Amino acid sequence: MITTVTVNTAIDKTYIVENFGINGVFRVQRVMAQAGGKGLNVARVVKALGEEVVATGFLGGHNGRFFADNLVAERIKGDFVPIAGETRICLNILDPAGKTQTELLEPGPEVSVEEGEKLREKVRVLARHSRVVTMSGSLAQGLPSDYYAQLIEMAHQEGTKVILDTSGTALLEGLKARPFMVKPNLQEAEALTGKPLNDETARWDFLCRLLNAGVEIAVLSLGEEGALFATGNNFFRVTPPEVQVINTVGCGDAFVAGFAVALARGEDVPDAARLATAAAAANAASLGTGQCNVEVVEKLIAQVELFYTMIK
Ligand SMILES: Nc1ncnc2c1ncn2[C@@H]1O[C@H](COP(=O)(O)OP(=O)(O)OP(=O)(O)O)[C@@H](O)[C@H]1O
Ligand SMILES: O=P(O)(O)OC[C@@]1(O)O[C@H](CO)[C@@H](O)[C@@H]1O
Repeated sequence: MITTVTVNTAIDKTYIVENFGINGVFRVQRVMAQAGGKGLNVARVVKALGEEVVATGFLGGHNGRFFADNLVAERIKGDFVPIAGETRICLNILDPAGKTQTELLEPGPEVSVEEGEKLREKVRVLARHSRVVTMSGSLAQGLPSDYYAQLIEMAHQEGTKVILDTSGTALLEGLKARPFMVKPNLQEAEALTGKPLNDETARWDFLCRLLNAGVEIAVLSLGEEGALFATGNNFFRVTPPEVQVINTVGCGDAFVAGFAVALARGEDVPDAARLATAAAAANAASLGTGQCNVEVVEKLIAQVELFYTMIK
């Protein structure tokens, strides 16, 4: 089983708006709303790839109820901690004419110390029955910056591997608990180091520093260019297949899901990288966030390329 933790859950709303811009009034051509937040997208893709998954995190208010109904409709198993605050809304505005994608992310509700404690306990129990736990996205307000580190330590006590996909201080603090894998994107990596990572040497150097910090698999995701993978004895670049891109929101989550599934199945790192990259490409080719079709993924895997490199 795989557990996905979404501390800052969201209703992900997608608006299709032709010729969207700023400083104007726009009519929305199409609206879609679904349960979201990074970890929920991971859960959706894990399920699509055929593995058993339980999604956890905080849920509250009217949006929380919509979210829970959505999970039932999608047949995703949820085991969430109810909170007093209101689950947030995240907006993704797609403009097919201008070929732009604009995201507006609410900060989310305030979570109390008691609510935080309840999720910690839930993660402990779920980790006990899981091969992999993924922890994704921003921290909810009110939680300490080392909250992910606390959850990771709890999962480690239960002998479970953790994939951490977050940014900023939450990532910096989370790294101290030595998650099995981290996957910052370029922007998140540059924010962490405080300098641009323009060339390949700087990027490998960044990944080596993550390995030295105790991470077993360090990944730098580079959008349509693919990703760099660093492990104790393997350094390789993965390039994704070319797809007709519709919506890239959630590609990172589909990537984490693919990797978690392969890890839970006992596959090696290169095969896990292939599944992760194919699942992410399938998401890019779909309108929904964190969406992928298993037949499409199977076709795309054959087109994923790996290039090994020597690091001194
Ligand atoms: N246009 C694309 N075509 C094919 N694959 C893509 C494309 N964009 C992203 N991917 C795949 O998704 C992976 C993750 O993308 P990215 O680096 O943008 O992550 P991210 O910023 O965490 O994504 P998000 O936050 O939107 O979920 C990439 O490593 C790549 O394999
Ligand atoms: O505010 P966070 O938690 O960092 O990101 C939230 C979010 O933008 O991430 C997903 C895409 O990865 C969206 O579904 C979701 O709304």
